[in-house]
Amino acid sequence: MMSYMVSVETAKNILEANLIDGKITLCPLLESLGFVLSEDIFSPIDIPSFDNSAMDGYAIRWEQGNGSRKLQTQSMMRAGETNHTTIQTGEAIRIFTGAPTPTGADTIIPQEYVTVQNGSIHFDWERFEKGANFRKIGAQNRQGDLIAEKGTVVSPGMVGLLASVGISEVPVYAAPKVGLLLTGDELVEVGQPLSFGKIYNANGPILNTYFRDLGISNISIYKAVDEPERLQIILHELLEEVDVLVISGGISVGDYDFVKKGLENEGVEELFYKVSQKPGKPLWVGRTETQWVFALPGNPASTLTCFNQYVKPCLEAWMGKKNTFQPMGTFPLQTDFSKKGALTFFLKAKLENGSIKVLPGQESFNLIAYGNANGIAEIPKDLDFLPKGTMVRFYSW
Ligand SMILES: Nc1nc2c(c(=O)[nH]1)N[C@H]1C(S)=C(S)[C@@H](COP(=O)(O)OP(=O)(O)OC[C@H]3O[C@@H](n4cnc5c(N)ncnc54)[C@H](O)[C@@H]3O)O[C@H]1N2
Ligand code: MOO
Repeated sequence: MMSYMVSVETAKNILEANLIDGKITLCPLLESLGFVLSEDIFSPIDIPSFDNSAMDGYAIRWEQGNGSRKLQTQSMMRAGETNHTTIQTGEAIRIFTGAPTPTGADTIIPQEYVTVQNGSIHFDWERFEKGANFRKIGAQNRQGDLIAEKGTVVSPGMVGLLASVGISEVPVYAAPKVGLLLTGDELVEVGQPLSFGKIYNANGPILNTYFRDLGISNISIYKAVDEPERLQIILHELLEEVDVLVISGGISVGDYDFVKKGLENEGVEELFYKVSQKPGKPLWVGRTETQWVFALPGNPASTLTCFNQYVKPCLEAWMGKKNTFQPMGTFPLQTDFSKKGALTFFLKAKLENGSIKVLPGQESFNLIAYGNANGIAEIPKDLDFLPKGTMVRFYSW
């Protein structure tokens, strides 16, 4: 147990050493977007599963060589055609894109290159070669071929590939069930009138939407007033129920900050408390055998920064992603930046045209920059003046 303040680096190292792997599940194809494949995927079928035409036109046998071909009028091949037909040398069969090719055909001549006269087709032989516009069975992949590797994030393109081979359920790392506990007597929900001394609950919507953005939809939301007995009951219930518990507020040193004690009472092991950073210094992180608990400082910028820097990477790792603590990259600062004190600063920032604009309104209560920020810039703790152009780490949301 760490009872002293840790650096950002140490905090992240502790988390990386404690990562929890999520369970593996079979996910319906349409819900698999953004999840990580937990297994290699092998195609159950050949694709294409039958020889077919890439063009609207005429199927022929190349071996006949140059010359016209008699149009076989009793057959016509459309996409979805289930009858087999056969073509003889000297014949042509009308065919449309995606239709199965007649047995014996090997080349498709697109209709715009063909004239039909007296029941025969004519075309410029020199323009084509054997196999033109003919999609061979298995040209994309053979049955049993590896088509997608374990660890790949499912994209819309991947969904298309899996659908094309007929896979309706995808093996992925499951999202955790999360609990969200918002503490504070001062909170009022959006849509309600605001009386003196109260504030709108911003952290709830921040965290709720951030979970959803990560593909997590199983979210239990509780609110607790600053009253220890009631808080204890809620913590107990949530820890019975969820894989990951995220708490906003009540983790500082105030007389009404009961969260830390409550978590200790529940037997959650503290991994660290307080990080030498701004905002978000009083961050508390703990673990049980199978669960994460993050108690985020209540100021909205602290909540969002701590989520981005610590909670999100652990959730993504839970869901099978790799290197989740890595920044998006390092980019130059657009202007000089100076700070006092040996804390790492996480700044609301906008990455634009390859450089970082530090936005006004960096106090931890102030959300104005969130209208524009597309991520967070990290200012190392041991630097107090960074001239314009200094390369710093940038983390996108
Ligand atoms: N004597 C000290 N006081 C404080 C210290 C300290 O070191 N010594 N640390 C300060 C820092 S830094 C932070 S950050 C806050 C963290 O406090 P808590 O985690 O206990 O959070 P609360 O006191 O409950 O709230 C802090 C602030 O945030 C507002 N808040 C809370 N929940 C929400 C919400 N859901 N939506 C919007 N805003 C919320 C709350 O009204 C307070 O203004 O402690 C400092 N104090
Ligand atoms: O660390 Mo607190 O988050 O500065 O306001």
